Amino acid sequence: MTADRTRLDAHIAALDAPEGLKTVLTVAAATCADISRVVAGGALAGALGASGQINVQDEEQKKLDVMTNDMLTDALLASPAVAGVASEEMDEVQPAAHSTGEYLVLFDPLDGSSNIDINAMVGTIVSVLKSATPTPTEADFMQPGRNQVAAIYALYGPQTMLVLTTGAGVKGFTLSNDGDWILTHDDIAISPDTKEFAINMSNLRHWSGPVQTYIGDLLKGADGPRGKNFNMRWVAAMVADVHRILMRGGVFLYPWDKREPNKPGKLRLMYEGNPMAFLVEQAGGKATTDGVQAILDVQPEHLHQRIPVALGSANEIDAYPGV
Ligand SMILES: O=P(O)(O)OC[C@H]1O[C@](O)(COP(=O)(O)O)[C@@H](O)[C@@H]1O
Ligand SMILES: [Mg+2]
Ligand SMILES: [Mg+2]
Repeated sequence: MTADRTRLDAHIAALDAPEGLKTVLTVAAATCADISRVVAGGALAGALGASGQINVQDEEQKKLDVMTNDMLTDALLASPAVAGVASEEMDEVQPAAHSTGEYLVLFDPLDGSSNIDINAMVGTIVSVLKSATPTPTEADFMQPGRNQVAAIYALYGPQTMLVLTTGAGVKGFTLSNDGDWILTHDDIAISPDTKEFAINMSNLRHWSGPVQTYIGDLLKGADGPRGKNFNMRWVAAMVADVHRILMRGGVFLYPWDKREPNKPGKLRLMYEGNPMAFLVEQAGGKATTDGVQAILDVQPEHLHQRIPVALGSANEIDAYPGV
C-alpha cells in the first residue's frame, strides 16, 4: 500500500543539500524510529518511571529522558558528519571524537516527558546548525535560530510521525509497520486565523496584566471584544501542541511569568523554541517571544537559555500582546 509513496530516504536523497546534512537527517530519523519502539514498549521496555537523576535544568529525569538522550547522542556522534551535539538533558556540549564533522545537532530527546507514565503523547525535537569548525566548543553553538539548516520533530502518538523542514516548506512522514517513514503530509501550512488556543491556564495568576487581559478576552467568546468563541487544548507536550497547530491552526503560548525572573519562560530556546519556530515559520505561521520579536532572531546567550513562546496562526499571534 505504501509502495508508490515517497519514502523519507528518497526525499532526503533528492534534496538540494550537502551530503553531510543528508547524513545527519538520515541518522536523526532512524534514531527517532528506534525511539518510537522504546516508547511503544513502555513498561515492557523498562522505559517508565524516574531515573533518580536531576538534569542541568534542575528537573527530575525520567528513565526515558536518559535512554533517548543516550540513543541520539551515540548515533549522532558516531556519524562523520556531526561535529558535536547538545541536549536539554546534558550539562555541556559534546564534541565528536573525530574531526570530520560539519554540523551541530541540538535536541530535546523526549519532549513532554511527564506524559510518558500516563501513556499520552511525547516527542523528540531536533535542530541542526552548521559548525564553523570540526572541533566545536559551546561558543560555536551560540547561533540564532535563523542559522538552522534543518529542524525535525517526531511525535509518538496514535501514529508515529516525523515532521521536517530544511528551509523549503514543511513535510510530514508517517512511520509504516515496516519501519519506513512515508510521506503523508506534503506542504503543511498553518491557517492564518484560528479559534483555538493552547496555554497552561493554571499559571494565569503569574502572567503579566496584558496576557491575562488577552486570555480573558478569548474566554469571553462571542459576547466579548473578539466576537467569536474560542476552544482550548493543552497536551503538555510542545510537540503534540505544535503538531495540532500545523494540522488545523491555533496558537501555543508559554508566556513570561513572574515566578522566577531569571527564567524568562519555561521553554528552552535551543532545543524547543528555535526548531519549532523554524517549522512554524516555514509552514506560514509566526513564532515569537511576545507577538513581535521573532524567536529565530534571538541571539542565544547560553546553552540552556529559556524564552517566552507565542507561536502559530499568524493573525492570532499579531493580536497577542506579549508581556
Ligand atoms: O508543565 P506544563 O506547564 O504543562 O508544561 C508543559 C510544557 O513543558 C514541556 O513538557 C517541556 O518539555 P520536557 O518534557 O522536554 O521538559 C513542553 O513540552 C510543554 O509544552
Ligand atoms: Mg521539551
Ligand atoms: Mg525533554
